[in-house]
Amino acid sequence: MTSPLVVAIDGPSGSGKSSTSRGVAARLDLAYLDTGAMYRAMTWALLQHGVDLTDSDAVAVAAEKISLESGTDPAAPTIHADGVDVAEPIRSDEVTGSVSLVAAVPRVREILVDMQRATIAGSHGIVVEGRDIGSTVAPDAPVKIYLVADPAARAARRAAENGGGDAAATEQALARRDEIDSTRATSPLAKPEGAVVVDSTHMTLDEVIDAIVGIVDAAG
Ligand SMILES: Nc1ncnc2c1ncn2[C@@H]1O[C@H](COP(=O)(O)OP(=O)(O)OP(=O)(O)O)[C@@H](O)[C@H]1O
Ligand SMILES: Nc1ccn([C@H]2C[C@H](O)[C@@H](COP(=O)(O)O)O2)c(=O)n1
Repeated sequence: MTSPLVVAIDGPSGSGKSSTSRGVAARLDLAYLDTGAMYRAMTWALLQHGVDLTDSDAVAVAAEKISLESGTDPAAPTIHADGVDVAEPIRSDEVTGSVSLVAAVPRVREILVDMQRATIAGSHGIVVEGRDIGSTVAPDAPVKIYLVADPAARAARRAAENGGGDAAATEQALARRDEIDSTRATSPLAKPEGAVVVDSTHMTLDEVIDAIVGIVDAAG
């Protein structure tokens, strides 16, 4: 039996991983997994339980009891925590501001990496996006992409998405999250070995999707 095709897409916050991954998955008829949504959903559930997120031992204990479910249709991905649809609340400022704390707890990462590997193994082929997919979750993935874009471009895109807010403040917030994500002890954000760097700064979303589909096709 052949193993499912795995396309691993990693990169910093706001580089376009979700939009690009969904587009690539739709074009190639693959499933899609947003692992950032899983870290966010875990953070949302811990906040609901009143867990002190600065207490990593308490976070590790509470995380064991939280159930997460990811729907992997790229046209309509879903995320549930403890049976609740959390697609909207996981994008709140409270969750966005706290998720890096939770993502830095090694036991949380073990739990979520196990879930991610189970989803990959149960798929017919999948695009998985996050920060540690090509390095830790699926180091044997035949296609690894490290998607980047200039901080100013990322901030401008994010601000536009949020209705034209303060781009400078958005850029600062992205930089803070990148700093935490790339300096944590466990599975820090970094270009995975063997990954192809795609810089989307001057590319449209369709051009990025075309480029990655081309890389997948070339990998055979
Ligand atoms: N190549 C592109 N050109 C223009 N806009 C883009 C491009 N790629 C993504 N975008 C837009 O940039 C914003 C951020 O993209 P997206 O949410 O896919 O990034 P992300 O890397 O998944 O972010 P995060 O890490 O915060 O989850 C979205 O509004 C998206 O539509
Ligand atoms: N594989 C992953 C995915 C995400 N994270 C962390 C880092 C981010 O700050 C946070 C939310 O991710 P986003 O929705 O912005 O992509 O989750 C991680 O550590 N590992």
